[in-house]
Amino acid sequence: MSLSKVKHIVLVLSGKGGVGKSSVTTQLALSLSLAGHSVGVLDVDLTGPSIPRMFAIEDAKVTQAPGGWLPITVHEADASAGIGSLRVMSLGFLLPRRGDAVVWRGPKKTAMVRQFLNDVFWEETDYLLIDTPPGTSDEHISLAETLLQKARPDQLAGAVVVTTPQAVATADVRKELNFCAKTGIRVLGVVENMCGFVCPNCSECTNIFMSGGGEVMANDFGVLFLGRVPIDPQFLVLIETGKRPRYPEGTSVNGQDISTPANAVPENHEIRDSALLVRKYQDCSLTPIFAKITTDVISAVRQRNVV
Ligand SMILES: Nc1ncnc2c1ncn2[C@@H]1O[C@H](COP(=O)(O)OP(=O)(O)OP(=O)(O)O)[C@@H](O)[C@H]1O
Ligand code: SF4
Repeated sequence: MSLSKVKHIVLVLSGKGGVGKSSVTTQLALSLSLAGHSVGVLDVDLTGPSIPRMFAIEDAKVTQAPGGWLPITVHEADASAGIGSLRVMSLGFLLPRRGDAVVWRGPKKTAMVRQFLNDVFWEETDYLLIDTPPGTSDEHISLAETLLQKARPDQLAGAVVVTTPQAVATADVRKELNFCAKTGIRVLGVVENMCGFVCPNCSECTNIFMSGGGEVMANDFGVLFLGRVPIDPQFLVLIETGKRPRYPEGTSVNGQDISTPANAVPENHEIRDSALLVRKYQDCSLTPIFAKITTDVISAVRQRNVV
């Protein structure tokens, strides 16, 4: 079975579109692989698969093998550098042209989600992150049903729920938390994205929206609050153009110093296939914030396995 070599499955969910679910998935995947774990990313956001663009692998084509579809390798493991492999599967790879929209009806989408869970051949994978479509739609319900049928109970680690601070977003995300409770999916924690704005002129972080909604919601549901991630325009530029961000000395976000060191990329993080990708993300202000969130997600997953 395609999931048999996967240790932990983590869903990334949000009740509302555009809150940064795919960005959070991408950053968690990079942080996990840089921490030495083998990582898979499965993009089942059929209405707008953005994961290939975020990993700069939009032109990749998946191949069919006896065990199923082979995911695209972003980079191989490099034991000497302490880096784990990173592989990605997305509907985006199967569309004839970049940016094509998927206008299928519910049953066809459901069939595709099932096929993705059944037929993608994942090698030994510590963490499989599943980027889901927003809301509690057909894809969601089908994904939850199929996972509960296909995955071993010890594999399904739980869900990371992404929200933005505004009350309207959290109202939608509350529905998502209720969906998890109904379908028996454990919530590993809540991330509040786009909380504050990092000014490109002086790198000061200002709260332009009301903040704290994600934490209040996490407390209400008795789940872990994983942290706040500000809006960084340089992160957007990085994702859209691949241009590396640089921050002046003294720049800090959420109390963390994120100024770009003179030699930003340590030698041992350079690996053949993904040197560029790893380099550009390592220089981003949000990377240390996501590294901390990743550590907390790992402990939440481990805690669950001990219990
Ligand atoms: N913290 C951030 N700082 C700057 N830009 C961000 C941040 N988080 C997300 N973005 C940008 O916002 C846009 C939407 O993010 P993303 O695609 O991750 O959201 P999503 O919730 O997955 O959306 P969808 O509902 O379409 O799947 C992207 O262009 C992304 O680069
Ligand atoms: S944060 Fe500072 S530099 Fe940025 S817009 Fe405001 S006053 Fe100007």
